[in-house]
This record gives sequence, structure tokens and C-alpha cells, in this order.
Amino acid sequence: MNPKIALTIAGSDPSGGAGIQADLKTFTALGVYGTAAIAGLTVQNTQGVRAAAPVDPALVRDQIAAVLDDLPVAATKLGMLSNAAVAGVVADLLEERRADFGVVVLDPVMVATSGDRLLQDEAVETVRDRLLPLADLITPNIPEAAVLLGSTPAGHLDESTAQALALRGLGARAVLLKGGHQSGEELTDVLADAEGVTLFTDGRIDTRNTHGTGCTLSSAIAAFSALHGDTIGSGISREAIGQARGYLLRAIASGAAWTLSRSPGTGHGPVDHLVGKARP
Ligand SMILES: Nc1ncnc2c1ncn2[C@@H]1O[C@H](COP(=O)(O)OP(=O)(O)OP(=O)(O)O)[C@@H](O)[C@H]1O
Ligand SMILES: Cc1ncc(CO)c(N)n1
Repeated sequence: MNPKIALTIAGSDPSGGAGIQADLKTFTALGVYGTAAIAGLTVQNTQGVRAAAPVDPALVRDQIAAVLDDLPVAATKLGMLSNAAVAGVVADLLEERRADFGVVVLDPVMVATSGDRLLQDEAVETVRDRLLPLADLITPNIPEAAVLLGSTPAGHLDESTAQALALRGLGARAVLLKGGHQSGEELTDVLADAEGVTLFTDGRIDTRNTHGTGCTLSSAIAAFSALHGDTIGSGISREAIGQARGYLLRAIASGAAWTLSRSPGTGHGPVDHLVGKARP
């Protein structure tokens, strides 16, 4: 059978735990053929982000068009889009040829785990007003949801649920508000979609290796959605979201089991995308 094809449009993380690199590892681990258009460069490692720069918007547009002109993409993940000009050309292409992107998962990346900014302030409007309504699912973390809504970050589950519903009110077809930034022993991701609100709760895994969890989750959702054959009109299936969370939790648990000397990097290390398989 021909492979399912997924596209990521995101930023590069040279240390390999987040961004394009995490997305391609995830696609491969889940048996999906990965393609990638680089929207920005970062200079980062597990300790933090040293610098970030956008790719020329025309080059971003041309990379995406080159993929779409040639390969039947079943699902697209949007990650770090750098600035308003880059987000704008992605929005232009989505408006022009929405069907070619397959189902779209928008991870509105704004700030890295280390606290560094990955999206310029002026781009928030483009992400909210043009990209959000075109996506099948958006996957903000708690601070990103607050920025999109112009409110303060949710402090407890009732507020997260209210914000997930409010983001649907802005035109998002479905919202998975991620709970990684909650305190406490349990983490809850809140899904708000046409069927209502669903809570996904799991115990917090005790680990420093959480670099790229958000990227891994959104690309895993795109991958499973491609494998399920989800269609643009009917959106991302709950099965795809559940399976993606299952994969992420196994990858976090496997990365948590790395001993300090084997863990890649000295800071917040990555998750184990191979989930313990085929490691020398
Ligand atoms: N320590 C942990 N144990 C279990 N699940 C976790 C842990 N940390 C994060 N998660 C899960 O990982 C996913 C990503 O959550 P988070 O809110 O941290 O996203 P993010 O801030 O976008 O990630 P990133 O670190 O890539 O910027 C969520 O599904 C969250 O529940
Ligand atoms: C390139 C890139 N995208 C997203 C994130 C968020 O984790 C990151 N740290 N780097």
C-alpha cells in the first residue's frame, strides 16, 4: 500500500527535540512519510533558545507549493511560523488551495519551554484571524490560549474548559487546550469540538525531558489522522487524538527512563521518539 503523506510547516531545532526535527521523527515512528517546509530557523539546544530568524516568506511559499504540487498530502501540521509575513503566505496558500493540505493541525507556537519567543507579537493577529478558522484542530498550551483570547492564563480546569470553548467561539473547528503547564500530579488536556467537551487526564510523568512535547503531540495527531483517512469536512477523529496522546505518553515515559549520562543534552532533554526501539 502507498504510504500516507504528512507535511509539517514549522521551525528548525538543530538539537533535534522540537520543531521540524521532532515532527519528522514522529511521522517516521508512526509509519507516515514525512515532508517538511521550513518556516524559520532557531539556534537552540536543550538548555534554551539562543536566536531565531524567519525564512524569507517567498521561500516558505515556494517550499510548500513544491510539496503540494507533487505529493498527495493527507495531513498538515503548522508549528512555529516566525512572523506575520510568513504566517501570511501560509494563510494565502491555505485560502487558495485548502483541499491540497488535507486535514490541518495548527499548533500556535509562540514561546519555547525555556521562555523564549518564537512568534513575533504582530503575527498573533494573522494566526488568530486567518489560520485558526482554516484549521481542523488547534493545539494551544495554556499561555498560548490566553494570548489568542487576550485574557490571563487559565489557573484551573474550569478556566481551561471555558477558554477552549471561547477559542471555538473565535471560529476554531476543534480545540485541544494542552495542560502541560498545570501544576499538580495530574495533567488534563481539554478537547472542545462539535460533540462537546472531552477531558484527557493522565498522571504527570516525573522527568526533565519535556522539550518538544507539544510539537510531538501535534505531529502525532496529524500522522494518526492521515492513517485514519480523516477528511477536511469531518475533521480530526477522536481516535487520532487519543492514539497521539498515547504515543506521546509512551515517548515521554521512555525518555524519562534515560539515565542522566545517556539523556541527549544537559538541559530539558527530548522525548524518546523511538519509544525505546532500535536504540544502540
Ligand atoms: N511531565 C509530563 N507528563 C505527562 N504528560 C505531559 C508532561 N508534560 C507535558 N505533557 C503532555 O504533553 C503535551 C504537551 O503539553 P504542553 O502544554 O507542555 O505543550 P507545549 O507547551 O506546547 O510543549 P513544548 O514543551 O513543546 O513547548 C500535553 O498533552 C501534556 O498533557
Ligand atoms: C522550532 C521550535 N518549534 C517549537 C518549539 C516549542 O517547543 C521549539 N522549542 N522550537
